[in-house]
This record gives sequence, structure tokens and C-alpha cells, in this order.
Amino acid sequence: MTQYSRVSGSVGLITLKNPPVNQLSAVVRHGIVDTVQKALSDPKVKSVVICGQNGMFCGGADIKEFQTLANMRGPPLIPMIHSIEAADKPVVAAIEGGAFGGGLELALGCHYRIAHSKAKVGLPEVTLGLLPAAGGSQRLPRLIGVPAALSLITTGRHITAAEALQLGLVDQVADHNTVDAAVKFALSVAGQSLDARRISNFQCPPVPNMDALFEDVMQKVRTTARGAIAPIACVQAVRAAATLPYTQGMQREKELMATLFTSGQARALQYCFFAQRVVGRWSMPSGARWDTSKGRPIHKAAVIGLGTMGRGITVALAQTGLSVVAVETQEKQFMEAKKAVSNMLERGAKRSGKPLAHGKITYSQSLQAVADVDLVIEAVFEDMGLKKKVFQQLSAVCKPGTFLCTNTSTLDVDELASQTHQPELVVGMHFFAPAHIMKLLEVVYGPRSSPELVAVVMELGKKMGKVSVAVGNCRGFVGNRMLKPYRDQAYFLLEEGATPQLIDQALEEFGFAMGAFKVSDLSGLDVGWKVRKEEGLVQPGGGSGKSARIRNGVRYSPLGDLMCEQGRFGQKTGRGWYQYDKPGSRDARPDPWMHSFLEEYRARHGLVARRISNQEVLERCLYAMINEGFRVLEDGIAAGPEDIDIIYVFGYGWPRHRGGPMFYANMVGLEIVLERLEHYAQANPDMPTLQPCSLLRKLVASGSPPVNKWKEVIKNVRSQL
Ligand SMILES: CCCCCCCCCCCCC[C@H](O)CC(=O)SCCNC(=O)CCNC(=O)[C@H](O)C(C)(C)COP(=O)(O)OP(=O)(O)OC[C@H]1O[C@@H](n2cnc3c(N)ncnc32)[C@H](O)[C@@H]1OP(=O)(O)O
Repeated sequence: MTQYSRVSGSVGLITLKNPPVNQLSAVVRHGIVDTVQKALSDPKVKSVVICGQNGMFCGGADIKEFQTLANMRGPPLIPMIHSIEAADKPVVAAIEGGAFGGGLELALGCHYRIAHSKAKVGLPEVTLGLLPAAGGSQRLPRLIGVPAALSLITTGRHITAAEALQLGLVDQVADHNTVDAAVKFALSVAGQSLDARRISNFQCPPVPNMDALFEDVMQKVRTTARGAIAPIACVQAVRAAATLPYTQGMQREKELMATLFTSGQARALQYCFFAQRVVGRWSMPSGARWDTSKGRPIHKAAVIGLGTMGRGITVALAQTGLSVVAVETQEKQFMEAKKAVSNMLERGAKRSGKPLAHGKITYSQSLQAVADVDLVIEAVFEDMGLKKKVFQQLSAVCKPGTFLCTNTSTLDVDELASQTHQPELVVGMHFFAPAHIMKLLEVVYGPRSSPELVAVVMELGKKMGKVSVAVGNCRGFVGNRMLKPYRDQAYFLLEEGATPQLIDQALEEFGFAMGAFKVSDLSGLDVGWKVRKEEGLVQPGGGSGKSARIRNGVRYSPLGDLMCEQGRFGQKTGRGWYQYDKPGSRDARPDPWMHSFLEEYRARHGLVARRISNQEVLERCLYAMINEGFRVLEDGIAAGPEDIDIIYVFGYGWPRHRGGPMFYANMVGLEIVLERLEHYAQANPDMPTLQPCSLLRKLVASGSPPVNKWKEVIKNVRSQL
């Protein structure tokens, strides 16, 4: 786990060996303590280099050890790092690949840091619901100053070696062999005084108006944290570094960490870390899996339809370095799209510092231009007739073996596949707007989809920087399917006495970026109206009599339809569930009109408004969504709860520190979720989405196992079907 050797005559070389990222598990910590001791006590050794094997310095503490305190055995990190800093021989960290969390804290305990030019460093503990508690919150501000340390520690962002050098976080950047450079450096500093190299002895560089700085940062962090506690603790810890002597600062770091370490938020965020990796190991009901299915390289791709989604997808593809053929048949849209894509690429290049990808795109107004591409993503208007036609044409035009993907968010992928000669080469690629920014990609396979294609698309998603989740084909796939009962409950609550602001506030206090009604105003009420009209659900004036609020025997709220009849489509018309200064404006303000609209609606339907509590809003909206999540699992549409949770965290604004809807259900307690659903279902027999799903009942009957054990119960349930 830790290898020791003497190199170049007088340099003790310690190599961390713990795949995959040389995380600081107990045995590695043991190894470091032992080998440092060995190097320091060997008179032939004049200086020491610490490096990691396989081009990776260290990914930090072993997060798996955090699952239970009982797992945390072995030498603790803090004294281990102190003993390195206190050493009387220079210790140099040779950082290849990355130094993250405890890995960077270890490097900060060394007297010098040399990083490879491609290495990255950071303190991402905040993203795991923690803070850098092996002295990182105290040493980093002393080394690089309070503002830069606050920026790194409160966001957890990874920075490049070049930025680290500029900040003074590393002393040298190496272009070639970092360990050789570090050994050479170690030889050059042997015997030199280390007084000025021990960071814990430093004072934080003075900052003018320190109080104002911290107040300002705290306010910003509180706004962006949406209820997460770790970013706030991070600010408090850095403040301790700026205002207290080192030992007292360390004490404060420890106290703050103790609160975070056992918090539900830390559990949720660490669950998300591993869930994100679990979904990469996709599987299909056929038994095809990520490790047995091989894709093939894609050199050239095409996008059909350059509306908002098509433009974003074109940009995302071009940014991966692929050649892209962008097709739009309508002249006006074609011209506008070229300009828009170009602007998006320029903004992206500015943001990322990467070269412009203009040259990668060829534009065409003819579908014939895609004849030689390897993969096509169709992003035309959401209309089954139109999409079918496009798929028939693609099937005729493209070379055999071309993968055909649809960006539909609502339509049946299998029906589209059946329009082609090779339905096994068709899948859904459900991007989220804006497609070049949003991280989520739902990869929708049908019963005939080839595993090779799923492998190709999952890999392509990764190249585009997306978190791709493979799901089965059903109405709304996973994300939108679960969103429907959530939205329905929000509408029903309006009928029963709530206001859009009351519901949104409850959801935003829970941690959602936006409540259900603000989201509806943003995406446009007319989108759902069009779908409902096509489904024959809309009645002029909302309908009348008892049946006005019932469709197909289940409760229906015509409120959204009535809003649309009044031209209230949301932000785009300046009026929706809220009012806006002007069409296109984003600043939602409560609209007094809504009050009379709802009162008149309730009077017409004989409804008496009652007081709705935040608790009821959360229980009805979230538990209805979670209940649908259990159905999704039961139907085999998602492979596991992790898939659902990652879809919600990355695509639907679910607060990450609550771990996703299924993890949240587990945290609340499945028996409580079941009991509340039963309660609401009994009170609302016309709302079948509140009837607890049989998988939920079975999980409760099986003793409510933790979320990572659900798959076993699901397997049993499915084998009985
Ligand atoms: C009353 C109670 C009081 C209790 C007080 C307790 C005090 C405890 C004191 C602790 C001191 C704190 C120390 C420190 O501050 C805390 C930390 O260091 S937390 C960890 C910080 N590090 C990170 O967050 C890095 C996480 N990793 C990554 O970001 C990436 O993995 C990477 C390093 C950038 C590499 O990325 P990739 O190359 O893309 O590889 P993957 O991400 O796919 O990972 C590959 C593989 O490795 C597993 N893994 C990665 N990092 C860790 C880790 N730190 N620990 C364990 N496992 C890790 C990852 O899960 C993958 O495995 P797979 O899922 O594929 O099996």
C-alpha cells in the first residue's frame, strides 16, 4: 500500500499504492507513518519525496471508510500530516494526476509541492457534505490568502496546475516526469532551513475589511447553498484560520467537522458521489451490461433540426472534437441557428479556455448531407408525425449501420424505431435545456435496442461531459414520468386553497432551485397544453359540472388549460402563475389576479379553500413523485434507485444534499412514506397516483432495507411477475 526506496543516493521516495486513486485508507496511513519514520531516521536520507502510483498523487481520504465510524481505524490523518510538517528533512510532494481533499492536505503538510502541468488540485470535501478537516481549512488560507481559499473550499472546484502555481499553492510545475523533477528538487533543498516552509507557522495574509468580506461571502453562500450546511461550515472554518492562532483554528475545524460528519446531508452527498459512478455501470433487462458491451468509435455525427435543443446539442457535440453536420430545412431558422451556435461556441470557449470548435461544424439544409455520418441525433419539433417522417428519411439516406437517436422528451422511442430498416440501431437521447450546459442525458433503450448502441451513446454522453443514465422506454421515461404526479398534486393543492407562491416557497425551502410553478412559467404552460389537447383532455372553459375535474375516471385539474386560454403561457408572455415586468423577463412576482382567478374557480366548482401547510405540500408533491419512482423500479424502467436519484439531482433541480427522491424516501423512512401515502390516498380516492405502489409495500414488509439493498427486493418482485 505504501512503497519505500532510497533514490539518487540521499532521497527517500515514498510511493502511495492504493488503486484506483491512492485514497488514504487506514493501511495507506499506516504505510505513510512507517515510511516517513524510516526516512527521517535514516542518516543517509537527506530529503524525502512523496508520490502516488499510476500517475495519481492522491484522491483524499477513503470515502468508503466514512460510512460508519467503526470503519475508521488506523493512524489519524492530522497527526500524520503534522509529523511530516515537523520533520527536520525537506519533504516534497510530487503531484501527478491530482491531489484532492486529504491528498492535497497531505501535500500542504509537505514543505514543497511540485505538480505536473496536467495535474489538478482541490479541496472537494464540501461536495461530500464535509470540510477539509485534516488541516486544509487552516493551511490553505495561510498559504494562498483568505479570498482564494474561500473560493476553493466553499465550491470544492478543481484547479489546474497553472492556476495553483499562480496562487502559490504549488512551487513548481513540471512538464515531464514529475517524480524525477521532485527528486532533483529534493536534492537541491537538502539541508536548508525549513522554518519558512511550515505553513502552520504562517499568518494568513492580511485582508482589508475582513469582517465585511466574511459577511459578504456568508450571504452569498447561504443564497446558493439552498439549505446545505457544509458550505457555511467551510466559511466558518476559514474565518477561524483568519482570526485565530493555528491550534485554536484546528480545534474549530474539528468541532465543525464533527457536526458535518454525522449529518444526513453528508450521507446524502456521499451517496450521490457513489450513485453517479453506479449509473455509469449500466445494465439492460436483457442482461446486457456496460462491461460486456463494446461500442465503436464515432467520428462524424449529425443533428437534425436546429431549434433550441438542436443548437445546444450541436454545440455539445462540436465541443467534444467530433465533426458535426447540422441540418435545418427552414431558411429563417437555418440562418438564425448558425449565428446562435457560433455565439454559444464563443461563450463556451471563453468560459473553458479551450479552442473554438467552429471548424468542426458543417451546415446544410438537406437531409442528404448526413449520408456518411456514424450517428444522427434528431431534434425536430415534438410531433410524432413529423418525427416518423424524419426517421423514415434517415433510414433511407444514411449508410447501413448508422446509429439513429431521437431527442424526444415525450414520444414513444419504439414507435420511431419501427419506422427504420434497423430498429435495433435506434435509441432516445433525452437532453435537457440548455443542452450544451445541462449535465443530464437520459439514454432511452427499447426492447430491440442493441447493447452496442447503448454503449456508444453512454460513451458519447461522457465525452460531452454529461452524466448519462440508461433507462427503459415508457411515457415520460424516468424524469418526466415521475414529474407528472408531482405537478398534478401541485395543481390539486391550488384548487384546495394554496397559492403558487405558497407551494413554490415550500419546495424552494426544501432545496429545489425553483418551485413547480416557477418551473412551469419558465418552460412555458403552452407546452403541456398542446400535449393535453392532443390527448383529448382539454375542454373549452375547463368544462363544467362534476365531470370538469375528472378525466378517464381520475382527478384532473383544468387550471393549466384555463391559464393558457387566457394567453398566460409564463415568462414568454410576461404572465403565467406569476407576473413579470415584460415578456421574457425572469423576475417572478405574485400576481393579485391569481387570487381572484382561483377564488372564482373554486366558487364555480363548489370548493372551499382551506389552509394548506408546508408539510402537506411536501408530502403530497414529493411522496406522489416517489411513489411513481417505485413503480418505475417495479416496471424495470430504471435499473436501481441510484439511476432515479441521479436523474433528479442532475436534471430536475432536486437538492443534492437530500440525495435524490429515492434516497430521501429512505431517509424519511419507508414506513412513514407508506403511511402518509395511505392517508392521502384514502382522503382522495380519485387520485390513483397516491395509492402506494406494491414495491413500496414489499420493501416495508421486508423491514425497510437501506437504499443500496433495494435491488435484491426488486429482483424478487420482478421474478414473481
Ligand atoms: C462525532 C464524530 C466525529 C467524527 C470526526 C471524524 C473526523 C474524521 C477526520 C477526517 C479527516 C478529513 C480528511 C479529508 O479532509 C476528507 C477527504 O479527503 S474526503 C475525500 C475528498 N476527495 C474527493 O472528494 C475526491 C473524490 N474523487 C474524485 O473526485 C475522483 O474520483 C477523482 C479523484 C478526480 C478521479 O476521477 P476519475 O478518474 O474520473 O475516477 P472515478 O471518479 O471514476 O473514481 C474511480 C474509482 O475510485 C473511487 N474513488 C475515488 N475517490 C475516492 C475516495 N476518495 N475514496 C474512495 N473511493 C474513491 C470511485 O468511487 C471509483 O470507484 P468505483 O465506483 O468505480 O468502484
